[in-house]
Amino acid sequence: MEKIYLFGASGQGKVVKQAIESRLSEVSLVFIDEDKKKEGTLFEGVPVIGPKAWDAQYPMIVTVGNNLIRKAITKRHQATFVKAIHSSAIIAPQSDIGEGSVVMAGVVINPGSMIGKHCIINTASVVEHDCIIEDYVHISPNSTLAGNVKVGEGTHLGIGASVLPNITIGKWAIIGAGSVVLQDVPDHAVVVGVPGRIVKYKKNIDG
Ligand SMILES: CC(=O)SCCNC(=O)CCNC(=O)[C@H](O)C(C)(C)COP(=O)(O)OP(=O)(O)OC[C@H]1O[C@@H](n2cnc3c(N)ncnc32)[C@H](O)[C@@H]1OP(=O)(O)O
Repeated sequence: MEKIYLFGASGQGKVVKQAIESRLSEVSLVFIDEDKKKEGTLFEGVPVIGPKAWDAQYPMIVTVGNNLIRKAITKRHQATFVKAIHSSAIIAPQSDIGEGSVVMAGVVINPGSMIGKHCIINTASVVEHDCIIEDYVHISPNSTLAGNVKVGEGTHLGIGASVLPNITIGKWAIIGAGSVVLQDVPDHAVVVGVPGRIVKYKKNIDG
């Protein structure tokens, strides 16, 4: 039976579990968590082990919602990372999804779009044609990227955000929930509202 480690016994973990189980009925899942209180317990009916107890011969997905923390965990582990795609997602064959990325229920990814590594393409979001999404990006539920949008590494689009065609969003930026992006967004900017305006820049520019 196929075995997959899910690093992060939390909300993100349970949604990724559901995505995997929508495709594989015969799969053995094990959560890894750094919280010692969770070690040895069951989460969603799945055993939780500590970060030192995993066996590197089996693949892993990092199921942590925070983009910076997810990146740090992937860098700390010499694992084979796999992707998880919910069976209800519609993925164009002429698109690409990188290792460790997860695609939740009801997502549409259209032709020519490239999704990087360890991204979260969350419930019912739409990535239109020819978009480029770099590593560690989170596209939250119900967000929509129009055609030919670029999103830089580590950027988070909040729930229900919309991005007009041909826009470039920089690295480690945040687009607030419900915002509409009409103009290019620089690295580390926090953009909110309709139309989207920069309200500040993130201090933690690492990543
Ligand atoms: C399955 C899941 O749960 S996926 C997770 C999805 N998560 C999200 O969608 C969260 C998205 N986060 C947001 O929208 C946040 O409000 C952020 C990140 C944009 C801003 O958060 P903070 O950095 O804490 O900033 P803060 O709350 O101080 O807001 C700054 C200003 O922007 C305004 N603002 C914040 N968010 C928004 C928004 N989404 N739309 C419009 N204005 C907003 C605030 O009212 C505030 O205005 P003020 O200075 O006039 O009072």
